[in-house]
Amino acid sequence: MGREEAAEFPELADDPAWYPREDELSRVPFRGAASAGAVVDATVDVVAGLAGIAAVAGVLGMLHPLLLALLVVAALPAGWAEVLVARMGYATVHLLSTSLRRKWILNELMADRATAPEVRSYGMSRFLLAQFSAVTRVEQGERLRLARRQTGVRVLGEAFAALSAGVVYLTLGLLLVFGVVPLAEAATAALAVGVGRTTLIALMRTVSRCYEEGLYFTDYLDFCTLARERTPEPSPGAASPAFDTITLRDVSFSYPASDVAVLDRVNMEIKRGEIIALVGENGSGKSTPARILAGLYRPDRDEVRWDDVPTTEIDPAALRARIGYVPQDYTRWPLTARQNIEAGDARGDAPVIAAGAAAGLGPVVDRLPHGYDTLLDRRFAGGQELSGGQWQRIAIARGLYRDVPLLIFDEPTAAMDARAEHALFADVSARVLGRGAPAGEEDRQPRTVVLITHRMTSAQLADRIYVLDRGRIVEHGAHAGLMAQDGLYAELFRLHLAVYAAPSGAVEESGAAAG
Ligand SMILES: Nc1ncnc2c1ncn2[C@@H]1O[C@H](COP(=O)(O)OP(=O)(O)OP(=O)(O)O)[C@@H](O)[C@H]1O
Repeated sequence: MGREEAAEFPELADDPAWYPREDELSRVPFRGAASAGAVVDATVDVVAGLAGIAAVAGVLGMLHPLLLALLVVAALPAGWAEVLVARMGYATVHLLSTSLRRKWILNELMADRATAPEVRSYGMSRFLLAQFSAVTRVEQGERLRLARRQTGVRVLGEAFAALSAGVVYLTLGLLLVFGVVPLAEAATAALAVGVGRTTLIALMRTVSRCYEEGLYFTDYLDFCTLARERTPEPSPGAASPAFDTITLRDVSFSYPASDVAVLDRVNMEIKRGEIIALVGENGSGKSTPARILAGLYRPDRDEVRWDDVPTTEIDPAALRARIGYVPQDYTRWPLTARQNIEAGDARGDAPVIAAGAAAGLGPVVDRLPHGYDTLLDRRFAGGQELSGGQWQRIAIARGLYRDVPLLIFDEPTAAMDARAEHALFADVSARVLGRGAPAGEEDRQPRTVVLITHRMTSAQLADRIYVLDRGRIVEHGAHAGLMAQDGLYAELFRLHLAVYAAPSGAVEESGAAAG
């Protein structure tokens, strides 16, 4: 449930205050959920122990009630020590949560295939191992400290228990000497006291185990409650199947735990069937409105509207079901090419092939041994590896596969050269917008594309371009108008052409003509 919550609200993962929760997230499923069975086992043992104690108590009670009271007193110190030991163990697990999470992360980074090239190239294994050892040393120190404290408490408990046992036997002797209890009964009582003490101490240990496991299980229950509290109630408003206009009105946004506004009163208008491009320098705030549009973040101020409906009134899951979002850091799922495109929504062959063709995957899939059914993970038998650019086409196909009115591409083409990206988006635009696509290959309904790119020649395809600078929209309009303004856009465009354009070719020609 915790992970679902984190997936539901990516902003949680951006909030440093979330990380103690991350510790819970790591601890709760392994320690908390697993403790449910241990609580049940310990409870059964407690019931069995109580039955044993009841038998001994019956015998002692019949011999002399004082013996029964003394037996309970004799077992109390050991019981107290066990409870204290349990609490100490629980506190240490809490204390070590962050270290343990760091250790797991380092462990994965050292062994992961994705990190292996950099680990080797930079010779980072020693450094990472040293980091791992440092965390392990902290953990070891804490565990040793715990063991020492627990041993101290146990020794103290046992000492008091031995003392109390001495008092019980002394009392029994006195009862014998003063003739309160005859010799035969005293012998039986001595035996019963011995058995009773052992049973009672074992019972205390079981109770303490039950108590400790109960603490972890309470952790789990608390975390579930928290997750439920933070999961929003589905809004009654359904997302309309399409829209005429999406508007961002004076939208401002700061990431959690930050007072820096990364978006400052941003206004945008996105019409059905348009291509909208967001451009600007690194960190200017292009991805952030895309994430807000994609329904992954909520604006701090003002709103996004689908036609007349604020998105806050639409069920977030229903809204996201209307959007195909291809993020910068897309996922390379260890699944087949088909499953990577379908993302859990299997609808037969035709839409997969159409999305793959639109993303330029045709020749790539033709070379795979099982076509779309080839596993794209070399860690498993028969798995194949794709190049960075080919993986990007898979991610784009995943977005295109969705039968949705809004497609958002957040720079998913960085691994492609400028010409390939331009050609891809020219083709995608033709298909999804129905502009000059081969007959029968255009989408039934024109869709809307929001494209974030550093490649100005791709931005040039857009009907409207928004230029961002430090979280503000500083220019907007169509390519020709922006070039005529001779502002930031024109500067970025000329710079891009100077760096990327080949001496001849479509990209340069179109850019030069327009510029
Ligand atoms: N998850 C996050 N948590 C906190 N701050 C963030 C987060 N993502 C982005 N930022 C900050 O928000 C600002 C805008 O980031 P954004 O990713 O929107 O820019 P961008 O224009 O898309 O950048 P780039 O071109 O480098 O991808 C940056 O200053 C960045 O530091």
